[in-house]
Amino acid sequence: MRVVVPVSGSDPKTRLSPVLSPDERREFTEAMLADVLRALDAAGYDPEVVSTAPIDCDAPVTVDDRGLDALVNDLLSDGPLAVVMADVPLITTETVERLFAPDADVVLAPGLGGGTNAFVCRHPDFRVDYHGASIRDHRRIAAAAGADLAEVDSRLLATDIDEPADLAEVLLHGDGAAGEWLADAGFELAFDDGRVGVERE
Ligand SMILES: Nc1nc2c(ncn2[C@@H]2O[C@H](COP(=O)(O)OP(=O)(O)OP(=O)(O)O)[C@@H](O)[C@H]2O)c(=O)[nH]1
Ligand SMILES: C[C@H](OP(=O)(O)O)C(=O)O
Repeated sequence: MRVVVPVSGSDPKTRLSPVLSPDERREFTEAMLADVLRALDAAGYDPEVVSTAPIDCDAPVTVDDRGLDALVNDLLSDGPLAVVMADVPLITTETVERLFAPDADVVLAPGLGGGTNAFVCRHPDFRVDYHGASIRDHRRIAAAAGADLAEVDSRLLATDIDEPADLAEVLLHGDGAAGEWLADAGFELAFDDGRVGVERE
């Protein structure tokens, strides 16, 4: 099965702008991507990257400036496809195995906050509609296509790094390139009342 990791390469992770400069957002995106590619590779898959701009990584890269829906729906029209987002650096080999394990037409991995962090599709009529609460849209689209649906309940795969507070999850649980990049950039855990956050030296 074709396994694609889409990446916003030109101006990625704009929601991290309050804590990272544009160059840092690109570097951090490459670090998260390295963690995702390493897990897919270790699970025995050969991921391809489709990025809106050239990006440094250990996988074949196609540069394609289409938005996510146009890109992924075009890939879906070619046959079975798995998509794993580039911003889930906590993903592990075991999580990847869980994503591919169900024998369902469509397997969805929900993200925190309503997104869809990964899917596996073996049905000709499933299509994507990202942004908003896309997990709800994808359940609906799969049902309308008559596809059997399975979902992966994984905290590691659900943790997409979108906002500054999410960086704490990488420092707490990541043992790869993204956590290392944050530590090198001077980020550390900040203990206050409530949830642990991050601060920068
Ligand atoms: N190829 C491609 N990948 C995209 C595009 N938009 C987002 N992505 C990737 O899809 C995943 C989820 O996207 P978002 O969480 O919105 O990431 P983002 O666009 O970098 O972040 P924000 O600017 O903060 O919304 C990430 O892996 C992005 O790199 C796009 O237009 N084309
Ligand atoms: C692409 C989008 O990502 P989010 O903005 O939810 O992280 C989604 O999963 O629908």
